[in-house]
Amino acid sequence: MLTDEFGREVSGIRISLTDRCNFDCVYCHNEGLGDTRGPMAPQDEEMSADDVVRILEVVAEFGVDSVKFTGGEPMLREDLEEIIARTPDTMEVSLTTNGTFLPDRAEGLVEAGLERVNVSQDALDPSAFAEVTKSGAYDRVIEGVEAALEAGLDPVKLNMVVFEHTAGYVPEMVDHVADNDGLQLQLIEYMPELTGHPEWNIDIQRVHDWLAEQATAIEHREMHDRKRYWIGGGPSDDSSGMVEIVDPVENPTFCANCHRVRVTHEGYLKGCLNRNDDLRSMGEMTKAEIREAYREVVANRVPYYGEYLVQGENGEWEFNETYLEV
Ligand SMILES: Nc1nc2c(ncn2[C@@H]2O[C@H](COP(=O)(O)OP(=O)(O)OP(=O)(O)O)[C@@H](O)[C@H]2O)c(=O)[nH]1
Ligand code: SF4
Ligand code: SF4
Repeated sequence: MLTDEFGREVSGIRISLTDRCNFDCVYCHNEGLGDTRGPMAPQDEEMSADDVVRILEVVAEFGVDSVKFTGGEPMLREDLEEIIARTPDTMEVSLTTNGTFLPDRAEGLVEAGLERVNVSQDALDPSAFAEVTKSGAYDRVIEGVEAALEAGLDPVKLNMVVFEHTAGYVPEMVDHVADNDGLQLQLIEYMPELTGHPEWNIDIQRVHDWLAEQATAIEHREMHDRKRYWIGGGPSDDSSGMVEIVDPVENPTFCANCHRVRVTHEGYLKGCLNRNDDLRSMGEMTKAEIREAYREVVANRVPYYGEYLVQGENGEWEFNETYLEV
């Protein structure tokens, strides 16, 4: 496995397969690249299945052992099943989706090799859902979650972005996952710097505090140092609910435990969600060129949040060694 200058091994890759989406969520940041285009927008910028598989085969050589397919909405790609089936066997495969196409395709995805799924679901209330996603697909998403559970995807995580429009629905969503085996909840901090509307932000610490009061057990996940709250049980009890908080904003311990690189739908490799100044185009590259580009991007990875860097007298940025002790 390659390790960056900050001691962070790269064990995962997130690949956006398209920037198209059939939703128009008010908070969408499209993997750090801005708004998504509509589902019928032209597709000529997207990597082919061959391009994606070539990248996966190379990073697998470096010990990368998990891949997350994202979008836009990755299920708008009709070759998603093919891509998953061609993913190297050494990699755990997961998918982040808005869920609308799961009712028809969950089973086929599992047959292709999908192991787990994250489905965006910002509220159990259809009108709040419609207001946030600008879509009337609430029932489809509920069906999609059921189809994912029935197909054996484990876990099925519900992704809820917590901001002004949704914060009031958190307790109901927590009860929902606690009452339904196989479901977990990811509460995602709103990222105003990527999405605009700073006035919609809420203090995520309030959510942590509230969950700490409800929790029967709390643990830290290694990735991103994310906190997990267990409701009505604990990690070894399958029937308890798990709520994880994804809170990257201004969070140095999140970045200190960031072990993944990203690929945009056009085939640009980048070391961080929030940076676009280190892009390497990999779509048309040979495997040897991809290896080289991958080494370079990993070598240039820099944690985004936190005072990791101190500026020396010559103006160059240097790593503040004391920081990784957190
Ligand atoms: N800043 C930052 N945000 C991230 C990162 N990974 C995920 N997120 C945020 O978390 C949200 C949920 O991401 P998902 O793809 O559903 O889940 P995940 O974070 O990969 O989590 P797992 O499926 O549990 O591995 C994304 O929309 C991002 O806003 C990251 O590396 N950096
Ligand atoms: S479902 Fe995801 S990709 Fe689509 S608009 Fe919403 S946040 Fe963006
Ligand atoms: S360095 Fe920080 S902001 Fe960048 S991808 Fe990793 S966790 Fe996200």
